Amino acid sequence: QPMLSLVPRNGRRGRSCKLSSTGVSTACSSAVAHPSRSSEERVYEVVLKQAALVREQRGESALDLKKPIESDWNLLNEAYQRCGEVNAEYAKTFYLGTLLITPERRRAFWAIAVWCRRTDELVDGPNASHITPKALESWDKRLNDLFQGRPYDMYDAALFDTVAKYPVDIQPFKDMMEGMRLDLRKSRYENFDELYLYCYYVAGTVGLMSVPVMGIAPESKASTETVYNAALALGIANQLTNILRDVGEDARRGRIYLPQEELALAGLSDDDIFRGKVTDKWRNFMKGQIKRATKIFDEAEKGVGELNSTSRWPVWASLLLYRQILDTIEAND
Ligand SMILES: CC(C)=CCC/C(C)=C/CC/C(C)=C/CC/C(C)=C/[C@@H]1[C@@H](COP(=O)(O)OP(=O)(O)O)[C@]1(C)CC/C=C(\C)CC/C=C(\C)CCC=C(C)C
Repeated sequence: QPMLSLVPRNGRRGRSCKLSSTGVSTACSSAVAHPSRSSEERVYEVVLKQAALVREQRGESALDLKKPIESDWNLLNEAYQRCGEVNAEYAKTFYLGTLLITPERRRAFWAIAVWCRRTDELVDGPNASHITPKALESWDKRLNDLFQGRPYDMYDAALFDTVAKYPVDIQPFKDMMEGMRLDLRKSRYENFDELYLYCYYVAGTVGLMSVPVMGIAPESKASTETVYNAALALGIANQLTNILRDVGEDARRGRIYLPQEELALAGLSDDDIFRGKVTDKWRNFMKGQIKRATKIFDEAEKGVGELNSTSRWPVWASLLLYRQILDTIEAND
């Protein structure tokens, strides 16, 4: 597996829809295989599993931060440092946000974010047009190895250290990859159920990866599932906002992430999107989309106060920023 370079994203959002991720078994299932269950129900199963993983940790005053031997310690510090540098260069706002959390959590975040960026780059980077299912398989194998303590490089070593210290599970990482596979061959979303799943893959998964690192406040009375659901909601609302913001840019790449059934109900077609003309039909359609994203942000907001107090600020800030983006979209349409 060659080392991936890290280049700025070109705006492509990435991955799409089909759930291999019920979190209950790896023999997962597509919407076709389980027509009776909504994406939301299936993603909720993942939430329950993830929540169970951190539940045991709650109430413990400190994490068990095992100290490696000195030479490993230095290497590890350097690996985390490199992750920090990558984020500082390619994700400046996120990097600044991480400066608001504790150093230990911060570097864990850096390691997770580098893996997400490198994964994204497989389908979105300069070599994306050559990416084959086999290359994704190698990346998948590499992920499994990493979680089993066999990292391939420094970035992976930092992530291995993170997943060894915090109850971060492999499932959201796998789901992010599954989304990539599907995005390579999907450019339309029939209904919101399909879109929801897509958003889970590309962004909801990030929420699930984040909670174990952010930590839940020891004084919180909320159930672990509630906090996980809020984190999932933040990722999903964030992605929906990106979709609404980037309709034109995506259309230029032949992609329409808006639910086809809802477009049709509003009297809009793909051609209307490609033409990019703002009409009353479009304004009404967008109003509904913005309302839905706002409601999901409301869900997310309920969970922020349940996070460890040292982790809340960047999450508030990101929520505020994204709500403002929604306001701007509404004002401009
Ligand atoms: C620590 C910190 C700064 C937190 C702020 C929230 C935040 C931005 C978290 C992202 C963490 C992360 C590991 C990112 C990895 C990279 C990645 C996949 C990013 C994607 C974002 C959008 O990036 P993109 O470049 O495409 O878009 P822009 O053009 O920059 O707009 C993602 C789509 C991830 C979106 C996911 C979230 C915002 C969910 C984060 C959830 C939490 C931190 C948990 C919050 C917990 C509760 C209880 C609400």
